[in-house]
Amino acid sequence: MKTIAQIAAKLQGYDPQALSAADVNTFLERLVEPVSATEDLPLFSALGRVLAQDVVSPISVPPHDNSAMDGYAFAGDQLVAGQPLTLRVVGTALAGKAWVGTVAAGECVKIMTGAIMPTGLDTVVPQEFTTAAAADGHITIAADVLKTGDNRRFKGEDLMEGSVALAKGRLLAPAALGLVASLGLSTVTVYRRLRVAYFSTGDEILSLGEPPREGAVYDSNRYTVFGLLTRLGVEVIDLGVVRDEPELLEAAFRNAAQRADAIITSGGVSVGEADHTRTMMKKLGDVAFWRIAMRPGRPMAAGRIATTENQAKLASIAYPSSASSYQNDTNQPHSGAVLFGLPGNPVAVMVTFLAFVRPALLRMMGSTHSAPPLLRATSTEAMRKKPGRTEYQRGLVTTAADGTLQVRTTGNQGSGVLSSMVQANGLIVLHHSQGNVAAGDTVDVMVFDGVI
Ligand SMILES: Nc1nc2c(c(=O)[nH]1)N[C@H]1C(S)=C(S)[C@@H](COP(=O)(O)OP(=O)(O)OC[C@H]3O[C@@H](n4cnc5c(N)ncnc54)[C@H](O)[C@@H]3O)O[C@H]1N2
Ligand code: MOO
Repeated sequence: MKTIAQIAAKLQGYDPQALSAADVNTFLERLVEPVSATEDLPLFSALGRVLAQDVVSPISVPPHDNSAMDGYAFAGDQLVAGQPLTLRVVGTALAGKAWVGTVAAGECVKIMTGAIMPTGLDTVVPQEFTTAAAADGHITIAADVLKTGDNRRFKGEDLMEGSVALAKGRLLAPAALGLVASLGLSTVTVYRRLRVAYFSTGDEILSLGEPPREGAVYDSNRYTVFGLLTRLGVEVIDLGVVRDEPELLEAAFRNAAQRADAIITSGGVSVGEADHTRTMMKKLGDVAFWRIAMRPGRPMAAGRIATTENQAKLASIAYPSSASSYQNDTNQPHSGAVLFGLPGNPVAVMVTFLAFVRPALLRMMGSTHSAPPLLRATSTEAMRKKPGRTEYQRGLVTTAADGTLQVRTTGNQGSGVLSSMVQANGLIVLHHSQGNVAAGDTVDVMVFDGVI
């Protein structure tokens, strides 16, 4: 396990006061590791979990060559271009058991969808392409309606026995559950569920149920983060609102580090004066404080908070104040819960979660899932953008009259304004080196569906 200083030393041009969004992800990728414990789960309990072992197919799917249509099976070499073909029906192959018998030239077998192809036959004509001569047991296939091999499904065309059906690191979605079931397997080996603790900090933050008071705001971050974490399938340890008092903060961090793999907090990571959050993060852990070249979500902290057992080891870590002094740091590796100290502003919390925390947590869950592709849409409006930082604008993607995708922003983009986040169905990502956007330009959008 690497210390913050060791990771920082490896990052070219690491500057905690002006870190690009891409560098944040590189940093976090090095900071976090997948959990190691695994468990065997029945399929119905495995949705959203991550495979800890390859699923190797014990059988071939389908197990036999079979028919894709209700119709007649025959040897396709009898088809002649431009001519109809008349065949005598010598039996019926039903789904679920093999038809026994031989089929000579000029003969065919009536067959149902999914029934095993009789030996030597390779083609199925759907019933609708045939005419049956009344009562004499013959059918006629119209000219040029099919070719040899049509409507035959091959043994193993979905999966061959012994092949890897699903690789370790795969997040189990509905299709994957179905695929595992098609192999006859009732359980899968998955990584244990990740445990993530969350608390909000700040004296002005009210818990629901408290009466409103001047200067105070209700805690919304606790609910957005709960939603984001729950969608990710982790176990959420909710620690509520923690007031800005050293003893309370210390107890909350220690409790969280004991119980969770990762701790997420909101608030107290900027430069404000009455803030013990930063101080406590430094005291209890190995933490970097960043100013990220992005909007919203500039200030953020990341690192590790020690559990009580390894507290002594962590306490000996020196905290260099500049990037250059990281180079000489030779601290030993240590363990502890990973910390994501998010800024307090409600939209900044969601944006930093989606941009950085989510990919890091997926990695901790054992997932090898790469980031979902960004969608490209035409901006219906001009947007001012300074090169040198990444900006995330709340956007609403719709389908234009010509069927292409278009996007507009959803109003007030202040980093505390949740209503424009609610109206959005994605974040317009204006990349680090990108400049102003003109109406009609194509932009990238991180869509929420399937993510949050
Ligand atoms: N001199 C500077 N001031 C600020 C900077 C800066 O770089 N230099 N950055 C600004 C930015 S950007 C942000 S974001 C905030 C982040 O500050 P903190 O992380 O210390 O957060 P707080 O000050 O505690 O809160 C900011 C804001 O968000 C509201 N908040 C906090 N927690 C919650 C919650 N759980 N639910 C709802 N709303 C919450 C809080 O009331 C504040 O309005 O710093 C800027 N300042
Ligand atoms: O970064 Mo702050 O999060 O813009 O509001």
